[in-house]
Amino acid sequence: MNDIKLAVLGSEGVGKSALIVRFLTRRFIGEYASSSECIYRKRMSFDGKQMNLELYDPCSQPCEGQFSLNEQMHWAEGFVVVYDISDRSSFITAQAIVHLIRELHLGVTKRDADSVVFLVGNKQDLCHVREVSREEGQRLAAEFKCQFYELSAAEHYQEVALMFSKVVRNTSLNGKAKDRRRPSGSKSMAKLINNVFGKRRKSVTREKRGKV
Ligand SMILES: Nc1nc2c(ncn2[C@@H]2O[C@H](COP(=O)(O)OP(=O)(O)OP(=O)(O)O)[C@@H](O)[C@H]2O)c(=O)[nH]1
Repeated sequence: MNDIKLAVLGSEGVGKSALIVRFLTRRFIGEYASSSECIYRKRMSFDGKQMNLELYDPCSQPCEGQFSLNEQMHWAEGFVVVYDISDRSSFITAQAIVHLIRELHLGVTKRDADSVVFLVGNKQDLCHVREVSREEGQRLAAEFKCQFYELSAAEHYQEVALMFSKVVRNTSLNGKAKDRRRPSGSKSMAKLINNVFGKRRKSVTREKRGKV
């Protein structure tokens, strides 16, 4: 059976948990615990194949045993980078994350330049207070070879499900259902990431169980 590991990244409050919960349960519940990171696990059937899907939802607040961004990037085989279309600063963060993913995989492993990255502009229902145009999202996605979606976890179950299904399918096709070895240059990249995000690097001590 294939294992697919996806990380949903983005700044605080962009709707990462809302998107994951919407995909896994079809529900939008409005408020989500954000005091701990977790990995949601689900067994699913895609294209007639059984898969164990793991979705990593980071915690925006510092918490015990937290994955560093560097570790998130090595753990995951596919990425969903989320911003809030009504919050420009979240778009700038998304841009930095996408850039780091590409740089990490190009510069360190020299073999994963085409890892699956989806850029998602969430909260499309808030388009009356939009700060990031659809074109800007599309341009960023094209620049970094990402798939682009604009949607609303609050209002669009079908689009959310379609988006995650495509990430899973593309990741699977990308031949990622295998263990990933930690590349030797990861330390220097950790430094770069920490410089950009100002986070302390901690080792992974445990994986918390999912919220659903
Ligand atoms: N209007 C609107 N609100 C949304 C949408 N998605 C999420 N929200 C709201 O945005 C807030 C943050 O959502 P979360 O899913 O907790 O965001 P997060 O990125 O996981 O946040 P952290 O865990 O703090 O990093 C909540 O109040 C959600 O109800 C959406 O599509 N539209």
